[in-house]
Amino acid sequence: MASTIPSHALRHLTLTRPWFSKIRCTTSLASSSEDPHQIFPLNADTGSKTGNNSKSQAFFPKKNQVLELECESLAFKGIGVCKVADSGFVLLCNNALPGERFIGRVSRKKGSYAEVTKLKTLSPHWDFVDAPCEYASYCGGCKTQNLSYEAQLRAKEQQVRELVIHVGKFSDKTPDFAHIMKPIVPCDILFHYRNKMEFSFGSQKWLPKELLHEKLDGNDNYALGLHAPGFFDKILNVDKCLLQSEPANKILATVQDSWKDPELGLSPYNVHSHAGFLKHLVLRTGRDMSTGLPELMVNFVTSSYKPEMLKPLVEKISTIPEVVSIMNNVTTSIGNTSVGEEEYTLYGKTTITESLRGLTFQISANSFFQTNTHQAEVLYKLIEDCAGLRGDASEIVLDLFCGTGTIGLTLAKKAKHVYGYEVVAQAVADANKNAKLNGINNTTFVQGDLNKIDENFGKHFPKPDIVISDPNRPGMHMKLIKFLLKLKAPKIVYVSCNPATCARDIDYLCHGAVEQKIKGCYKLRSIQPVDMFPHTPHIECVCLLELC
Ligand SMILES: C[S@@+](CC[C@H](N)C(=O)[O-])C[C@H]1O[C@@H](n2cnc3c(N)ncnc32)[C@H](O)[C@@H]1O
Repeated sequence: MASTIPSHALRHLTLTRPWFSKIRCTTSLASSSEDPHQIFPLNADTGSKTGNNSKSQAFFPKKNQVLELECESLAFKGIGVCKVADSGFVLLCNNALPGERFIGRVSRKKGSYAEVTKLKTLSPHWDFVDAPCEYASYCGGCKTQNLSYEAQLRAKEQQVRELVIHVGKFSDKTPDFAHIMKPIVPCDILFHYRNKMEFSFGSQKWLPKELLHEKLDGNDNYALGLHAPGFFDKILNVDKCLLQSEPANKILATVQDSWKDPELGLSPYNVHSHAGFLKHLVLRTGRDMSTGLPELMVNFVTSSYKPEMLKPLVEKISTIPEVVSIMNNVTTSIGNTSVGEEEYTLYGKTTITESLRGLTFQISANSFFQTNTHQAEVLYKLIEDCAGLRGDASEIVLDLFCGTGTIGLTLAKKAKHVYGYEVVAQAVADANKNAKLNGINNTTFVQGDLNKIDENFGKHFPKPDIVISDPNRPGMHMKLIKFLLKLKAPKIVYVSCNPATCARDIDYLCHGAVEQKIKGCYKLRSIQPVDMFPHTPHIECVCLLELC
């Protein structure tokens, strides 16, 4: 029989019971004690209250209670989900991985769930692997580097499946569900896959708990790296990032080597006082189309235009053979943006190039481009397959949220005409430039806010045969859903980077919603998760909907 343990004994905790790795009910159940300083360990055999043979009551944890928990799965943003066995009450813990047993403190209680802060891991998760990156336990970017890649894929696939069932309201009991829900497409490059990384300069270096006693003054407290999770003002100093290309790491190391040199007089921007010069270092990797070798753009984002201050860094970086462009975006905004009000060229070209599905794209400092080029090839091929264009140049494609036009342009060769809509004017200009660059003249890209469409939307293009919709995380606005339900295009290919809003939107398109006064008229043919970003919580999905 397990007993409750006072939290001061936490460091000496020895566990005598075997681990129950196969159980689904995962949360320790509380004794009837109100003492928040007790740890309530797991009783997996029965799911009943520990130390109590009587039938359990539903358990709802209290704030500050210390619990022994087991993580069951990963939810949105890679947050670990634990559940109370009998009540199903959900506890969410950042940095907990499926199968991991840990001690956690309830830090926040909401209506239907609570948040838990992990205090100590008791036993690691089922698929533990050593993280190759030295910053993996601190940096919020690669939350799942400690999970084997197979387990990462399983967790992502399960997340999409549950969202399709619970939010999308598609039953997994129907015979066609197995055909609709496709297995996740893995990414076969697990590191160095990102073509863009944004690092921040800061005046407050983030330190792990064990080093907090170290007093850092002045330049020693400066950092260049990634925001520590949960801190807008603290920067985890990094010398390299395993997600970006090797030449990008060379540039980062060169900047790290010299930017704090007092002789240069460079200061990081302070987000509290708004003083300081250096804000961000953005590194983009493209490809030289003639040699196929990497070419890089370095973008210094600063609070003012002082090229003479950057000169020593520019001189050093420009000796790296892969560097073909050094830009300076100047922003006076006190926000975290890296998009400047003004842009200056400090060295070389103003753009780098990359190719996607046989087309060439010019990428400027601020233009959007899929950040994993290799997997974007895979994603776009899936989109092309779902679109299923006949190839006789007879069909009209509507490319919603078209960005720099990459999807529409890859489809244009088989279509009669592609109409693209996008809110960012610069992206629309890039889309038109990219069309020209690739000799494509059957595309029209229009700037417009798809959250603000009115009854005139749709009057400026013929009825499409295929709609591609690739919104950002919030998904589609109800106005756009209503428009699509009225438009009744034979096919919609919905590309999403947020499976939760994707499930919501396909529910609207397929099942309708009484409260929104909409009637669904589409059938979900397939939903294909794609892993674009190994070790991170992000999941991409390509869904095919056909008119009923
Ligand atoms: C996920 S990206 C997709 C870009 C493009 N389809 C691609 O694959 O490169 C979403 C795009 O939607 C645009 N966007 C966001 N909100 C929008 C809105 N309300 N109206 C139009 N476009 C919007 C963003 O600027 C961004 O370019």
